[in-house]
Amino acid sequence: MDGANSKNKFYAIKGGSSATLQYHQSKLHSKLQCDSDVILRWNELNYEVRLGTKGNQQQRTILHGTSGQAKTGEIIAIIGSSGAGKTTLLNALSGRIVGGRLSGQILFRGAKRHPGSFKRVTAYVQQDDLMHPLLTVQETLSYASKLRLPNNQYSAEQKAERVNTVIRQLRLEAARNTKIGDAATRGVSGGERKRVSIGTELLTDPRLLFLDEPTSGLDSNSSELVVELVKKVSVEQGLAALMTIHQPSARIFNIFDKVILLSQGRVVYFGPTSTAIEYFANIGYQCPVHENPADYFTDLMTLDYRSDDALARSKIRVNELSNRFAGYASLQPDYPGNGRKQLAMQLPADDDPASKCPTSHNSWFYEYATLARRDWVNIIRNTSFFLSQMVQPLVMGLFMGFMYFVLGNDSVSVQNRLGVLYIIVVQGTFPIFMPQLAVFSAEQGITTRERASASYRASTYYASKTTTFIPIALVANTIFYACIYFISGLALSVDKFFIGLALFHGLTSVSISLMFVFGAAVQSVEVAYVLSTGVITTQLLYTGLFANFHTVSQALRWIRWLNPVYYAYAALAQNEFRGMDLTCSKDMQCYESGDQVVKSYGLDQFTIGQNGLFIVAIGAIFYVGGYACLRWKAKPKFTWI
Ligand SMILES: Nc1ncnc2c1ncn2[C@@H]1O[C@H](COP(=O)(O)OP(=O)(O)OP(=O)(O)O)[C@@H](O)[C@H]1O
Repeated sequence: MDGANSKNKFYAIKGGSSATLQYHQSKLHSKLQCDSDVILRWNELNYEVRLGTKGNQQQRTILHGTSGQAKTGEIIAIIGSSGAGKTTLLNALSGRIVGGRLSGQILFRGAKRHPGSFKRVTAYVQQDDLMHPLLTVQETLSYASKLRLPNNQYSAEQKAERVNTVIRQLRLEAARNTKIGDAATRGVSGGERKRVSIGTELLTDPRLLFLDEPTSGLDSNSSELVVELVKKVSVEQGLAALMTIHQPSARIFNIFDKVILLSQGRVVYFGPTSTAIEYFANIGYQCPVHENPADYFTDLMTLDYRSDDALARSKIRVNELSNRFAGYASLQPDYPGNGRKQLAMQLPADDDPASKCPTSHNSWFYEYATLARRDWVNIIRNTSFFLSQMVQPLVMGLFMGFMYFVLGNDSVSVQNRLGVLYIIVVQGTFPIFMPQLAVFSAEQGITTRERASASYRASTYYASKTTTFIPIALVANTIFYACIYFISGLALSVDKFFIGLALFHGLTSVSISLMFVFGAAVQSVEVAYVLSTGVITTQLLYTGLFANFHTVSQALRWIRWLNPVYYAYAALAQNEFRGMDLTCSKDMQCYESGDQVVKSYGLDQFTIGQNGLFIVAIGAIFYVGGYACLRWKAKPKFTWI
């Protein structure tokens, strides 16, 4: 549908002569023939969700037969009051709708969309600007270009040039070296942040750009700049941009080529912005001269809940508006949704050239190396995390070492040695787990966004996280172990030192694998904290120190088999006590040898080697589990038609 001759079309609706109607229909029909620049067309889209509990389920229709189309170079706004279905429509069109039942037809360049290739040619800018806060604007775009642009089409110089072009296009030169920032770190302004978000999506030179509320939270100048720049880029790059927007200012409203006005999931108007006022005037709703048309239309489309009467009146009005538009649209031969069956039959199922694109851009190693470099930069700049990981073990190692300074060989030292070993296993759990969970969980929004746009494989991301989190923890824990080992005076021998260290590192790695499971599987970091605290505390209670396994109730004894902390503690105890001669004091329980200690605490079930194998096996299960959760969670299951 075009703005040309729209006035005559209104006469047709209002009962103009059939000759006039035929004239417009034939003119618009011929226009349809040369609509090769239609990039996206959607016909009679319906979206339904099930609400309520089992046994009391209700169906709710959120989109009711919406149709429309977008052409290259166009910028289209989806406007409506809160809950009108704007985001639902945007998500349906961009292939990012989760759950529910979507029906109707969406055609990309006249053909059915192919999920893998459609992702490659579309870009989606989320409402929340999820980016790494410690990277600069330049770095953010540069890593995005490395990850998202294929090496077989872009050299390193061309990628750098692409970044520069986007920085220029989005007027980000001044902020180039400023960090993105977040609530804790001051960074770029809200408008700049939004432009960087858009920039990361524009790098791939998409054909379709979807933006969810790109102006929300911005002042009017920044909002206008964002919309103006999207318009400029759409024209320059020949892409179609669709954005949801809440009550834009009159100036912003006029930047859009077309608008989709939605109310209660129904289209109230779809067409050129320039003729919207005229359309509404022709059906009896004249926008006052000095009123912002976007505000006027939004008011018309909004249900008024102030009283029962007002609600009933507004419902009638909204129904009338959507029915009038349905009547108007049905007279337009080129209006999407009309002649849908014919269109579907004419088109091949999947003739989109992009459907031949590979699912991943670059080699596994290149992707991994890029992600690992980005992770290391982030970790080193995250001072509080870095210090917590490096300084805490040093301080704790010194503090605990001096608390047990130079252990003796009498019965008292047995209690102390068991205490030192316990502190070692505790250090292999909470102090590593919690800060790493905080960092890993905080990133999951970014990961989901990047994975949704197929920026990298789950496996390269997981490998990168493994090779950043585990080495940091192992270095930190080596410092801790060396301090506590030498200062407290655990059994001194090269073998014992390294066997103990290996067991400690094994336990640390298992804790990190468990952290991956919680971080990837549980969406809310608070819930992940609560659940993991319960699991780790249980592990720490079932080491054999607080309750001898031979006396633990049969119903709970199985916990030991799944408990890496038990295996680590038993092996550390054997490593420490085996072969040790102890002196007896009269007034205490007397152990003559270290072997007796191990036996009496029930820590002799398996050899050191067997305990080590159990640790490795449990670690492997957690590690694979973490990967499975990441794949399953970080890749949302979108509903496709
Ligand atoms: N999966 C779903 N399950 C249940 N209700 C849903 C679902 N998706 C959307 N809705 C409902 O559909 C309506 C439209 O949602 P949508 O997010 O598209 O509105 P919107 O116009 O973007 O609103 P806002 O401007 O407030 O973001 C809302 O009432 C929302 O609660």
